[in-house]
Amino acid sequence: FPPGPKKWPLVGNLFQLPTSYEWETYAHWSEVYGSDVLHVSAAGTSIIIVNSWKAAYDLFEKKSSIYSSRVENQMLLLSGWDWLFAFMPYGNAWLQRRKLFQKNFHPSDDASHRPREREYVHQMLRALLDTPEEFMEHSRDLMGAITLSLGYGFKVKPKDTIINLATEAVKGLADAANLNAFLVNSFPALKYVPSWFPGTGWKRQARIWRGWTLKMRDVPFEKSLRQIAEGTATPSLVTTSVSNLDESLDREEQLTIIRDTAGSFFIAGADSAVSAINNFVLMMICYPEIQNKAQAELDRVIGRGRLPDFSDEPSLPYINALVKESLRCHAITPFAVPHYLSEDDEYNGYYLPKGSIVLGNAWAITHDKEDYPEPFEFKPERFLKDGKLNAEVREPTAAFGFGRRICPGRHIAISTLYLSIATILSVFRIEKAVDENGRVIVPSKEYTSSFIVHPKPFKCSIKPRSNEAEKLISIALYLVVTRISKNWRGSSTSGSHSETEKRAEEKVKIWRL
Ligand code: HEM
Repeated sequence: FPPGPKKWPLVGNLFQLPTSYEWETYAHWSEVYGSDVLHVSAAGTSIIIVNSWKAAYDLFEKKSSIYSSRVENQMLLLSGWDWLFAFMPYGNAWLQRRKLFQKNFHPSDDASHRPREREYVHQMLRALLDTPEEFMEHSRDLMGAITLSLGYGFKVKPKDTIINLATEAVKGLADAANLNAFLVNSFPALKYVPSWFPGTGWKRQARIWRGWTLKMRDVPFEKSLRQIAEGTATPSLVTTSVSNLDESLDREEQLTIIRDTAGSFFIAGADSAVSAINNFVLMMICYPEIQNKAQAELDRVIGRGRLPDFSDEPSLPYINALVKESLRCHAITPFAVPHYLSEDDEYNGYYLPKGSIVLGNAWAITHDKEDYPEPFEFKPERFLKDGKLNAEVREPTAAFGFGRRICPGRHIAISTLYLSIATILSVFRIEKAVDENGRVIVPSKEYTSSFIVHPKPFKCSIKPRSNEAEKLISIALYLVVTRISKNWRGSSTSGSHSETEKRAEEKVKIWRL
């Protein structure tokens, strides 16, 4: 086996394994045991930890056919997640869903997602202007709206109740996905113990989570089908796929694949990028000089008379570097989604047994001193040379996972992150908040220790940079509103935004006069 801490009979390393921020301990163990690939075992489960980019490439990429499956997680199954293709074992069911995702949102097809991203980023600007203290909810609304819109064709307003479905479901998913947290994952036979038996609180918990899981999967899908039937549907993964059903194949099975793919798109996209946006805001208050440089670039290239757009991306190297550094400095999914080794293998003379869980340590890879000197510093400059993006610096793609399971929504995440960062910085100044006694509140810069890592809640001040900036926001929203009412009539989900819309329209009218 690859090196690792000494194993004890029966339990192996069960009681030595860290229970929080595991990725940091495992990265440290690579130094202790002098190997970038480690082996531990937990009560009979073999776990391989991959701590370097090279080893990740050699295993997940070069041998992807045996490193691309998923471990069976009983708690996830009990909580109703068997349809989520991110957790499906490697095989036909997974492939059908992944193919459908990529057919609808191919990385080369910008037009399939960028217009909606622009629309909802502009909607978020208005929300930031009205209630800046709720910025964390606004980034959640942004990603919820983009995924619901692209997945199901809904027109989504801030605080839409349908977004909450993903928020609630993802809470259960994050807990259930923790393999060490539930004994039933080590001893699957426990699932047959009746719910009234003492100590089976986890079964009741799984039932509650199951309720949210199935609601999240079915409610938006059914609604989208109704809209198709009524003729009010707008283009989306569901509408396009339903209109392209293959008459020669089983209709129900095809609808199931569409339902699962849209649900996976919604749940996988709704939370992860939220963490990236909130982390960017946190970094802006911690590193004001970086914000100055980013705003200087925006002012120089775009000026103050319009908002940045996707077409400006090649002229904004500093903003691009900021996007990369925001993804690098804090690994959102530090272990990606654990992979599963489906055949015995050998690497550098070590035996890697079939049936092992394989953890690609994205945190260790994106904090490797060789690739990213001073890895704990937030430095967009590390991606630049002579004012241009430096192609020699490794892209922080490990943030999106590995091999055949690499995140298929990464281009959507990156372009949304780019536009959010560029537009927010062009019209707002983000600073430390001040308490009621006028004292500056210093953020703790702490992160949760979870499957999807988020910055812990923090306060900040977000103010428009000028009156012109405020006008730009109003115009942007006005255009969103008019575009929405023209193109999306009758497809609203719920919630009311009409007061804000009216205010924006009034403001634009006055400004035009
Ligand atoms: C910054 C934002 C995001 C991050 C950091 C992220 C990260 C990841 C990671 C680490 C994986 C697992 C890869 C592996 O197993 O090796 C993954 C899978 C996945 N992601 Fe993302 N993701 C993000 C945004 C998105 C978005 C916006 C969508 C959809 C619109 C999406 C959809 C998916 C899906 C469907 C999978 C499952 C892929 C599979 O198992 O084949 N992700 N993502």
